[in-house]
Amino acid sequence: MPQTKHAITDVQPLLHGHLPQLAARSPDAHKGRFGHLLVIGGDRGFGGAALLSAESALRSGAGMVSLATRLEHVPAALARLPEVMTVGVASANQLMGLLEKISVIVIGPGLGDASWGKSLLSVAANASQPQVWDADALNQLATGSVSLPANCVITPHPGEAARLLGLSTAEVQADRLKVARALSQKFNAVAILKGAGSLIASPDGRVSRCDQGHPAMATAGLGDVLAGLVGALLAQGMPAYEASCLAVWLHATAGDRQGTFGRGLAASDLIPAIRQLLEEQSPCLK
Ligand SMILES: NC(=O)C1=CN([C@@H]2O[C@H](COP(=O)(O)OP(=O)(O)OC[C@H]3O[C@@H](n4cnc5c(N)ncnc54)[C@H](O)[C@@H]3O)[C@@H](O)[C@H]2O)[C@@H](O)CC1
Ligand SMILES: Nc1ncnc2c1ncn2[C@@H]1O[C@H](COP(=O)(O)OP(=O)(O)O)[C@@H](O)[C@H]1O
Repeated sequence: MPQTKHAITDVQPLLHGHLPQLAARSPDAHKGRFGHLLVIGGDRGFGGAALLSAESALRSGAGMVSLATRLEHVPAALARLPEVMTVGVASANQLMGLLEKISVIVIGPGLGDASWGKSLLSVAANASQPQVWDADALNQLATGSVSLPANCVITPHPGEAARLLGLSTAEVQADRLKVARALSQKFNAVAILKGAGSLIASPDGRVSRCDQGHPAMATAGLGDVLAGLVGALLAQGMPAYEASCLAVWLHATAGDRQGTFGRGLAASDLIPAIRQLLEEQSPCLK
């Protein structure tokens, strides 16, 4: 159906068989064709959040993944993810050079609310690449101290959505559709309102709902995995709304599969399940 700007359309359920797909890769594919994604985050105490996003992006097909994090997190990051180009950054200046080589930015997981994270966010806010803003990037956005650049996906959970709109979490949950639409309009960005029945709203009026997902997903780090996955699909050339819809469906459906094992799901368990689903849904080779 053709979309008109700001039209109020029905909510579309995300249905297997009607999802956006990544094109199969040609046999002579090389890493330079599938984007270079930079994850920025991981202040002291939250180093794992940025690692989860980087691992998720790597395992979802981004051509290259870099990670800018606290210097003291570099050895652990290299030990876990040698494929990821991890750089310790102490200040915003060190980030500027890195940005020249990057095609997509994922910022926020574990970024914190201290001056380190704020200065890195101010650099990203002035960058022109498509971006995913998550977690503490959204908390900074909510304070009004920084503006969202164009071409962004924002991924708030209900607590973050409440801060962004000056509501309570209960008010967000009471009318999630209205909130998802309000977020996409206010920030002129694709908004993923997370939680059971995640909603994806585009500023052009399109809204989708994901009916997949499992209560075993109620555990820390799952949002970091989603942010990396959205970024990886953007890096592979998918437009923001389509990338957000596919990422939410893959993430929630992987949650359904892993949920069959019950409580105790770790966020990193979801990553191989997402990889398998992505291959089933968008085979790498025809
Ligand atoms: N391994 C790590 O290093 C991790 C670090 N994390 C980081 O921890 C920091 C704090 O993030 P948090 O999200 O924990 O803290 P927040 O204070 O932003 O959010 C938690 C609160 O939001 C509300 N909320 C969230 N989801 C909800 C839902 N589905 N329904 C109703 N209410 C809901 C609840 O009130 C909840 O207590 C961030 O920097 C984040 O990136 C997290 O990503 C978890 C993993
Ligand atoms: N009960 C649930 N049903 C479906 N999805 C869920 C459920 N609980 C959590 N999730 C999903 O897990 C992710 C949690 O993200 P978030 O709250 O940002 O976690 P974190 O900040 O710890 O990474 C979201 O994508 C959310 O939709």
